[in-house]
Amino acid sequence: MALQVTGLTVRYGDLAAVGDVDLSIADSEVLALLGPSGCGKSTLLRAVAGLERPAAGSVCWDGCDLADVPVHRREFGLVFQDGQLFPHRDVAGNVAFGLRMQRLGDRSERVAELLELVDLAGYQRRRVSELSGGEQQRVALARALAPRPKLLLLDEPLSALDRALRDQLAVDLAELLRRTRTTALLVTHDHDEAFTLADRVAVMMAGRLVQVGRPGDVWRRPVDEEIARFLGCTKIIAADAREGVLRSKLGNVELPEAADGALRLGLRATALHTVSETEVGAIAAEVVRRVHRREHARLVVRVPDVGELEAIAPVAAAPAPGEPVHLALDPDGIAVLPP
Ligand SMILES: Nc1ncnc2c1ncn2[C@@H]1O[C@H](COP(=O)(O)OP(=O)(O)OP(=O)(O)O)[C@@H](O)[C@H]1O
Repeated sequence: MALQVTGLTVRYGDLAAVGDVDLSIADSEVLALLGPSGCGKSTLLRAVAGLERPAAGSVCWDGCDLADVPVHRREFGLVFQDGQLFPHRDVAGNVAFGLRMQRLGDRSERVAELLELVDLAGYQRRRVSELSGGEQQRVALARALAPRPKLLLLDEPLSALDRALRDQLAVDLAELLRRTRTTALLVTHDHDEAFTLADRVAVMMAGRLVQVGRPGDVWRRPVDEEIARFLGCTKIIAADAREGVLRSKLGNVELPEAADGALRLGLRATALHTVSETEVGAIAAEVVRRVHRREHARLVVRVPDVGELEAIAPVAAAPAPGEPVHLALDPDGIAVLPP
């Protein structure tokens, strides 16, 4: 394991912002720390960086305890939400900042290489104040990667950008981290971002790590209701599984993995979509509310004996409030929880 965090606790007065956290990151692995605002993600990242002193526990790199190693000696790269570029330096000056110890020729070559990597080839002499938000974050990334950090620490690196740009940059960043085989710890409250970027996701609630796993496993199998709700499940109903088939008041659905016995079913809006009433197993419901979104309409429907649930319908054929509707369950939109 490249990074090993053991029993880490960080206190602000009486508050344990991070409580007894164990976490490891393997070489070239990208781990996303995901959780709601205020759960302690940034504090944990800052403790790994050496910016916070732990009240207990340790942060080790390749088996060496970093307690007495100051921030600049850890050889970790840092990228924050707003990039924190130096406004009086041009793009090249910013990217070269971490390379001050290298010879001049090497430096400009490395700057050019990094700018190419973040898709800003030829931007060396541009003023950072004249760049868009997305371009500034790319420069911040190039600056952090230039000295070949052992570990890249990313604290909400895309949060200040608008949605479309954020989605695009998340995909680019995922590719870049893979290509450069960078070991990274990413802090985010956005599950799309975490699932796009990470090899593993660690979910944090109130200072504690509550679930660590591969993105698909955490998404489909949250270990409790709080995590399921944080990951978009708006309704949780009783179910049971036999021979890989999950049975509930919404009918049966096949599960990709083995499951048996009593369970709970977490439903995201995308778990139910409208179908024709002739479809086998269609669930009869009534539309209560309708809101139009970009790609689909979101409905709140009332299903007899279950209550109000969310569902989606095609924008062009979305039924209005008061109208009857038929629904089918989509396995991709559900989560399976312990009973
Ligand atoms: N310097 C500080 N002094 C006192 N309390 C702090 C300090 N920094 C953070 N906290 C508190 O510690 C807790 C965790 O904060 P932290 O910033 O780590 O959360 P977060 O999960 O990163 O949240 P966000 O996503 O909103 O940034 C919060 O209750 C916060 O108010």
